[in-house]
Amino acid sequence: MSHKVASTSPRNVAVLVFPFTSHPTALLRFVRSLSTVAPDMQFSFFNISRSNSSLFSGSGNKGCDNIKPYNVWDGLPDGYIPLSRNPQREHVELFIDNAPRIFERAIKEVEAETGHKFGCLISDALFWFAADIAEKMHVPWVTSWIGDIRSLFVHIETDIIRDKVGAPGQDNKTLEFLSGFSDEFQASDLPKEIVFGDIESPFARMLHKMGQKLPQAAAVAVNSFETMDLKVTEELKKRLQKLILVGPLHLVRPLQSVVSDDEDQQQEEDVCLQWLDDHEPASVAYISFGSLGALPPMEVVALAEALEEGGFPFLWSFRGNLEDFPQEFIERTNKLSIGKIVSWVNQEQILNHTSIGVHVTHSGWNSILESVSCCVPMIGRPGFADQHINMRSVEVVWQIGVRIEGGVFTKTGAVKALEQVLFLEQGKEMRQRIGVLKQLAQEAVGPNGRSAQNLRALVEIIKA
Ligand SMILES: O=c1ccn([C@@H]2O[C@H](COP(=O)(O)OP(=O)(O)O[C@H]3O[C@H](CO)[C@@H](O)[C@H](O)[C@H]3O)[C@@H](O)[C@H]2O)c(=O)[nH]1
Repeated sequence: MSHKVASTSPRNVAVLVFPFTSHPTALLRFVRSLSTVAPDMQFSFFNISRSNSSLFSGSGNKGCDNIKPYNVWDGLPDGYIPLSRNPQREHVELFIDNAPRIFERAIKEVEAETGHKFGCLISDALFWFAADIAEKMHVPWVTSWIGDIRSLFVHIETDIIRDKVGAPGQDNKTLEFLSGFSDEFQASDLPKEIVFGDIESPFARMLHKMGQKLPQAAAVAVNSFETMDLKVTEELKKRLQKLILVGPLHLVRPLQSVVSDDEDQQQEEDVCLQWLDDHEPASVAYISFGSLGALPPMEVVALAEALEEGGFPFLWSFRGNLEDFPQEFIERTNKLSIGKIVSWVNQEQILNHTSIGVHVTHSGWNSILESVSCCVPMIGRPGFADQHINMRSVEVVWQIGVRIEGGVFTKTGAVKALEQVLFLEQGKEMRQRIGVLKQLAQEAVGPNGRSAQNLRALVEIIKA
């Protein structure tokens, strides 16, 4: 590698990616939005190679020549063999352990190679250590939190929460001691890393540190919009140097072209859309549990039986074991044209189809935002992380969905929820409320909208 004399440029930005689940996609979406506002800036996207190849293959980065992917070490030693029964978690923990060194080294190498010093560091908010790297580099640290502001707020307030509800058996304790939270929020809605789980795990420690460090960031960008949750936005602003809501980002700049590069995938999508064309407006249940997305086998059976017994048309984006379905369920429902099971769809495109009447979801933040922008009420079956708190907001703050009774799918619980959203007055009211939010979301990203203004203000902070 050649070593040139480096000069600092505020237009050169290093982006540090948390390379698991939907984080890389979300961060790239954020950077793409910035690059649209500031085409004169250069973004170096530091990410592991497997994730970079899937993000930047085909037309994934079309029109964004100013974002350049750089591969970093994935944290796994040569010849590594997983030791536990959860290799994914093991990988995340090894990566977290090595991340500060991985990124510092990669940044130095790129600076030496290009002869340009970076003028700003953007990182996934999880990377609290980026504050220290930025300080050493004498550049501003800007972070991106890819979830909702309420889930961010509870990480900032972790010490207070631990103090108030730390003892075991306090799951039902209400959270109104947190500004902006009503007594409808309970301790059981919190991510388990905050109080009731293994709070010493590497991931839990990273989240705790993140909450302590974020107030040092020059700006914390969040994929939401100010009118979505005014009270918590105001509270969070008091705790951070600069809270900047820039979303919903999928409305600012779609990540991929609507037409997929993968021909088989595109063919499957077309078949799905044609199938949806044959259904009544607002009649089909779209079912998906995010990018990881599998349900326990008993719940797959319960939900499948509910769909079949109630005759609810459904499109299920399913990434589990097909053998979990009741015997011949797939053949029967397919033959009667009641249901379709696919491995992956373009979710935004599906949710936008007029025949979709409900989104059965794990309550991941991107899925909620996409449901809002497509005006589709939700049935939530949250699993982990921020999903419980997101779903509580869906239920009690925005009132645009219901949580599945008892927190897990049973046949009767699923039939009840599907009838409620698809056929009853409550469902109609949810659709009306979600329509108002959709309008607010569109206004926010419009040319004079608050999120659009915020994005432009953020570019100024980065260039300063
Ligand atoms: O068939 C599918 C299924 C999913 N998606 C997309 O995948 C994304 C899923 O994102 P999200 O709903 O946020 O779920 P996860 O991928 O599970 O996201 C992780 O990250 C989120 C943001 O921090 C958290 O809210 C979640 O709890 C966490 O699991 C969305 O954009 C969907 O459009 C598709 O395009 N096709």
